[in-house]
Amino acid sequence: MIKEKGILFILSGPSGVGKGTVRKKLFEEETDLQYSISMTTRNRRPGEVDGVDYFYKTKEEFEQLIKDGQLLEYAQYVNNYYGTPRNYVEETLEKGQDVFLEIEVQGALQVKENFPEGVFIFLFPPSLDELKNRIVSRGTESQELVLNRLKEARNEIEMMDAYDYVVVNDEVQHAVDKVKTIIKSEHLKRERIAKQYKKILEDELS
Ligand SMILES: Nc1ncnc2c1ncn2[C@@H]1O[C@H](COP(=O)(O)OP(=O)(O)OP(=O)(O)O)[C@@H](O)[C@H]1O
Ligand SMILES: Nc1nc2c(ncn2[C@@H]2O[C@H](COP(=O)(O)O)[C@@H](O)[C@H]2O)c(=O)[nH]1
Repeated sequence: MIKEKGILFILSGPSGVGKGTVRKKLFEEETDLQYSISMTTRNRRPGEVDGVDYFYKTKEEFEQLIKDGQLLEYAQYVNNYYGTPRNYVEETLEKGQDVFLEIEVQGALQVKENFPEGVFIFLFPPSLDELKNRIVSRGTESQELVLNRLKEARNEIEMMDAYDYVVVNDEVQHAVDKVKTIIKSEHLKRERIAKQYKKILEDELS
Protein backbone atom coordinates (compact mmCIF):
# COMPACT_ATOMS: atom_id res chain seq x y z
CA MET A 1 0.00 0.00 0.00
CA ILE A 2 1.28 3.50 -0.88
CA LYS A 3 2.03 5.63 2.21
CA GLU A 4 0.18 8.96 2.10
CA LYS A 5 2.35 12.07 2.44
CA GLY A 6 1.72 14.39 5.39
CA ILE A 7 -0.08 17.70 4.96
CA LEU A 8 1.78 21.02 5.12
CA PHE A 9 -0.11 23.65 7.16
CA ILE A 10 1.03 27.27 7.01
CA LEU A 11 -0.11 29.77 9.64
CA SER A 12 0.69 33.30 8.62
CA GLY A 13 -0.41 36.87 9.24
CA PRO A 14 0.90 40.21 10.46
CA SER A 15 3.38 40.61 13.29
CA GLY A 16 1.67 40.69 16.69
CA VAL A 17 -1.61 39.12 15.54
CA GLY A 18 -0.90 36.14 17.81
CA LYS A 19 0.54 33.46 15.53
CA GLY A 20 3.02 32.24 18.14
CA THR A 21 0.41 32.29 20.91
CA VAL A 22 -2.12 30.35 18.82
CA ARG A 23 0.51 27.89 17.61
CA LYS A 24 1.79 27.14 21.14
CA LYS A 25 -1.75 26.49 22.44
CA LEU A 26 -2.56 24.39 19.38
CA PHE A 27 0.50 22.22 20.02
CA GLU A 28 -0.58 21.65 23.64
CA GLU A 29 -3.84 20.20 22.32
CA GLU A 30 -2.85 18.63 18.99
CA THR A 31 0.01 16.18 19.26
CA ASP A 32 0.10 14.82 15.70
CA LEU A 33 1.65 17.95 14.16
CA GLN A 34 5.37 18.55 13.67
CA TYR A 35 6.53 22.14 14.08
CA SER A 36 9.25 23.30 11.71
CA ILE A 37 11.72 25.44 13.68
CA SER A 38 12.85 28.37 11.55
CA MET A 39 16.29 29.86 11.04
CA THR A 40 16.78 33.56 11.78
CA THR A 41 19.46 36.20 12.03
CA ARG A 42 17.52 38.24 14.58
CA ASN A 43 18.85 38.53 18.12
CA ARG A 44 17.52 36.12 20.70
CA ARG A 45 14.83 37.63 22.96
CA PRO A 46 15.03 36.98 26.71
CA GLY A 47 13.81 33.46 27.42
CA GLU A 48 14.21 32.21 23.83
CA VAL A 49 16.25 29.04 23.34
CA ASP A 50 18.38 28.11 20.31
CA GLY A 51 16.90 25.02 18.62
CA VAL A 52 13.52 25.50 20.34
CA ASP A 53 12.27 28.94 19.29
CA TYR A 54 14.60 29.36 16.33
CA PHE A 55 17.97 28.23 15.04
CA TYR A 56 19.94 31.49 15.43
CA LYS A 57 22.38 32.18 12.58
CA THR A 58 24.78 34.94 11.61
CA LYS A 59 24.06 36.84 8.39
CA GLU A 60 26.95 34.99 6.70
CA GLU A 61 25.70 31.57 7.82
CA PHE A 62 22.19 32.40 6.63
CA GLU A 63 23.40 33.59 3.23
CA GLN A 64 25.37 30.35 2.85
CA LEU A 65 22.17 28.36 3.57
CA ILE A 66 20.43 30.33 0.81
CA LYS A 67 23.30 29.63 -1.64
CA ASP A 68 23.24 25.92 -0.76
CA GLY A 69 19.50 25.72 -1.49
CA GLN A 70 18.79 24.57 2.05
CA LEU A 71 15.79 26.83 2.61
CA LEU A 72 12.30 26.05 1.38
CA GLU A 73 11.55 29.76 1.59
CA TYR A 74 13.12 32.78 3.20
CA ALA A 75 12.36 36.45 3.67
CA GLN A 76 14.01 39.60 4.84
CA TYR A 77 11.65 40.96 7.41
CA VAL A 78 12.35 44.29 9.19
CA ASN A 79 16.16 44.00 8.71
CA ASN A 80 16.54 40.30 9.56
CA TYR A 81 16.44 37.06 7.63
CA TYR A 82 13.95 34.29 8.46
CA GLY A 83 13.73 30.94 6.67
CA THR A 84 12.33 27.41 6.71
CA PRO A 85 14.72 24.41 6.57
CA ARG A 86 13.92 22.47 3.39
CA ASN A 87 15.16 19.01 4.42
CA TYR A 88 13.23 18.87 7.67
CA VAL A 89 9.94 19.78 5.95
CA GLU A 90 10.35 17.48 2.94
CA GLU A 91 11.56 14.47 4.96
CA THR A 92 8.82 14.83 7.59
CA LEU A 93 6.06 15.08 4.95
CA GLU A 94 7.55 12.08 3.15
CA LYS A 95 7.24 10.06 6.39
CA GLY A 96 3.50 10.79 6.34
CA GLN A 97 3.59 13.33 9.18
CA ASP A 98 1.92 16.75 9.04
CA VAL A 99 4.19 19.79 9.25
CA PHE A 100 3.16 23.17 10.65
CA LEU A 101 4.90 26.41 9.64
CA GLU A 102 4.41 29.74 11.40
CA ILE A 103 5.84 32.34 9.02
CA GLU A 104 5.28 35.84 7.64
CA VAL A 105 3.46 36.59 4.40
CA GLN A 106 6.31 36.93 1.82
CA GLY A 107 7.56 33.48 2.86
CA ALA A 108 4.09 31.95 2.81
CA LEU A 109 3.63 33.12 -0.78
CA GLN A 110 6.94 31.46 -1.76
CA VAL A 111 5.79 28.20 -0.14
CA LYS A 112 2.58 28.44 -2.14
CA GLU A 113 4.60 28.40 -5.37
CA ASN A 114 6.46 25.21 -4.37
CA PHE A 115 3.70 23.51 -2.37
CA PRO A 116 0.35 24.63 -3.83
CA GLU A 117 -1.23 21.60 -2.10
CA GLY A 118 -0.34 23.13 1.31
CA VAL A 119 -3.10 24.55 3.49
CA PHE A 120 -2.69 28.31 3.95
CA ILE A 121 -4.29 29.94 6.99
CA PHE A 122 -4.25 33.71 7.55
CA LEU A 123 -4.59 34.87 11.14
CA PHE A 124 -6.45 38.17 11.18
CA PRO A 125 -6.59 40.74 14.01
CA PRO A 126 -9.93 41.91 15.45
CA SER A 127 -8.82 45.46 14.45
CA LEU A 128 -5.66 47.40 13.54
CA ASP A 129 -5.80 49.17 16.93
CA GLU A 130 -5.83 45.83 18.70
CA LEU A 131 -2.91 44.65 16.52
CA LYS A 132 -0.89 47.70 17.64
CA ASN A 133 -1.85 47.07 21.30
CA ARG A 134 -0.63 43.49 21.03
CA ILE A 135 2.77 44.36 19.53
CA VAL A 136 3.28 47.19 22.02
CA SER A 137 2.10 45.19 25.04
CA ARG A 138 4.44 42.29 24.17
CA GLY A 139 7.22 44.78 24.89
CA THR A 140 9.85 43.05 22.74
CA GLU A 141 10.35 45.77 20.12
CA SER A 142 11.50 49.40 20.24
CA GLN A 143 9.02 52.08 19.19
CA GLU A 144 10.73 52.31 15.77
CA LEU A 145 10.45 48.56 15.20
CA VAL A 146 6.80 48.55 16.28
CA LEU A 147 6.10 51.20 13.61
CA ASN A 148 8.02 49.19 10.98
CA ARG A 149 6.08 46.04 11.84
CA LEU A 150 2.75 47.93 11.66
CA LYS A 151 3.69 49.37 8.27
CA GLU A 152 4.48 45.84 7.08
CA ALA A 153 1.16 44.60 8.54
CA ARG A 154 -0.86 46.81 6.19
CA ASN A 155 0.89 45.29 3.14
CA GLU A 156 0.51 41.79 4.58
CA ILE A 157 -3.25 42.16 5.13
CA GLU A 158 -3.62 43.05 1.43
CA MET A 159 -2.32 39.56 0.55
CA MET A 160 -5.04 37.79 2.54
CA ASP A 161 -6.93 36.68 -0.61
CA ALA A 162 -4.09 34.29 -1.50
CA TYR A 163 -4.94 32.11 1.52
CA ASP A 164 -7.32 29.15 1.81
CA TYR A 165 -8.72 30.18 5.21
CA VAL A 166 -8.95 33.35 7.31
CA VAL A 167 -9.21 32.96 11.09
CA VAL A 168 -9.89 35.98 13.32
CA ASN A 169 -7.82 35.84 16.50
CA ASP A 170 -10.34 37.47 18.83
CA GLU A 171 -9.85 34.98 21.67
CA VAL A 172 -6.97 32.53 21.60
CA GLN A 173 -9.11 29.44 22.30
CA HIS A 174 -11.61 30.38 19.56
CA ALA A 175 -8.79 30.76 17.05
CA VAL A 176 -7.18 27.46 18.13
CA ASP A 177 -10.52 25.64 17.79
CA LYS A 178 -10.98 27.05 14.29
CA VAL A 179 -7.49 25.92 13.25
CA LYS A 180 -8.20 22.44 14.68
CA THR A 181 -11.42 22.28 12.64
CA ILE A 182 -9.50 23.23 9.49
CA ILE A 183 -6.92 20.49 10.17
CA LYS A 184 -9.67 17.85 10.65
CA SER A 185 -11.59 18.88 7.57
CA GLU A 186 -8.45 18.84 5.40
CA HIS A 187 -7.76 15.27 6.55
CA LEU A 188 -11.33 14.23 5.79
CA LYS A 189 -11.13 15.90 2.37
CA ARG A 190 -7.93 14.00 1.51
CA GLU A 191 -9.31 10.67 2.78
CA ARG A 192 -12.40 11.16 0.62
CA ILE A 193 -10.30 11.94 -2.46
CA ALA A 194 -8.04 8.91 -1.79
CA LYS A 195 -11.12 6.63 -1.53
CA GLN A 196 -12.58 7.99 -4.76
CA TYR A 197 -9.23 7.54 -6.50
CA LYS A 198 -8.94 3.96 -5.21
CA LYS A 199 -12.45 3.19 -6.44
CA ILE A 200 -11.71 4.57 -9.91
CA LEU A 201 -8.57 2.38 -10.09
CA GLU A 202 -10.49 -0.72 -8.91
CA ASP A 203 -13.28 -0.09 -11.46
CA GLU A 204 -10.74 0.31 -14.25
CA LEU A 205 -8.93 -2.90 -13.30
CA SER A 206 -12.09 -5.03 -12.90
N1 LIG B 1 -6.36 36.50 21.19
C1 LIG B 1 -5.56 37.32 21.86
N2 LIG B 1 -6.07 38.25 22.70
C2 LIG B 1 -5.26 39.10 23.37
N3 LIG B 1 -3.90 39.10 23.28
C3 LIG B 1 -3.34 38.20 22.45
C4 LIG B 1 -4.15 37.27 21.70
N4 LIG B 1 -3.30 36.50 20.96
C5 LIG B 1 -2.05 36.94 21.23
N5 LIG B 1 -2.07 37.94 22.13
C6 LIG B 1 -0.92 38.70 22.66
O1 LIG B 1 -0.41 39.51 21.59
C7 LIG B 1 1.01 39.61 21.65
C8 LIG B 1 1.59 39.14 20.32
O2 LIG B 1 1.37 37.73 20.18
P1 LIG B 1 2.40 36.78 19.43
O3 LIG B 1 3.79 37.06 19.90
O4 LIG B 1 1.86 35.42 19.56
O5 LIG B 1 2.21 37.34 17.93
P2 LIG B 1 2.93 36.88 16.58
O6 LIG B 1 1.93 37.01 15.50
O7 LIG B 1 3.56 35.55 16.76
O8 LIG B 1 4.02 37.99 16.47
P3 LIG B 1 5.36 38.01 15.58
O9 LIG B 1 4.94 37.76 14.19
O10 LIG B 1 5.89 39.41 15.78
O11 LIG B 1 6.28 36.97 16.12
C9 LIG B 1 1.45 38.76 22.84
O12 LIG B 1 1.69 39.61 23.95
C10 LIG B 1 0.26 37.81 23.09
O13 LIG B 1 0.16 37.44 24.45
N1 LIG C 1 9.29 33.86 5.98
C1 LIG C 1 9.48 33.42 7.22
N2 LIG C 1 9.00 34.11 8.27
C2 LIG C 1 9.20 33.63 9.49
C3 LIG C 1 9.89 32.44 9.71
N3 LIG C 1 9.95 32.21 11.05
C4 LIG C 1 9.29 33.22 11.63
N4 LIG C 1 8.84 34.08 10.70
C5 LIG C 1 8.05 35.30 10.87
O1 LIG C 1 8.89 36.42 11.03
C6 LIG C 1 8.16 37.46 11.70
C7 LIG C 1 8.97 38.03 12.83
O2 LIG C 1 9.19 37.05 13.82
P1 LIG C 1 9.73 37.43 15.27
O3 LIG C 1 10.00 36.12 15.95
O4 LIG C 1 10.95 38.28 15.07
O5 LIG C 1 8.63 38.22 15.94
C8 LIG C 1 6.88 36.79 12.22
O6 LIG C 1 5.81 37.16 11.35
C9 LIG C 1 7.18 35.33 12.12
O7 LIG C 1 6.02 34.53 11.92
C10 LIG C 1 10.38 31.71 8.57
O8 LIG C 1 11.00 30.65 8.66
N5 LIG C 1 10.15 32.26 7.37
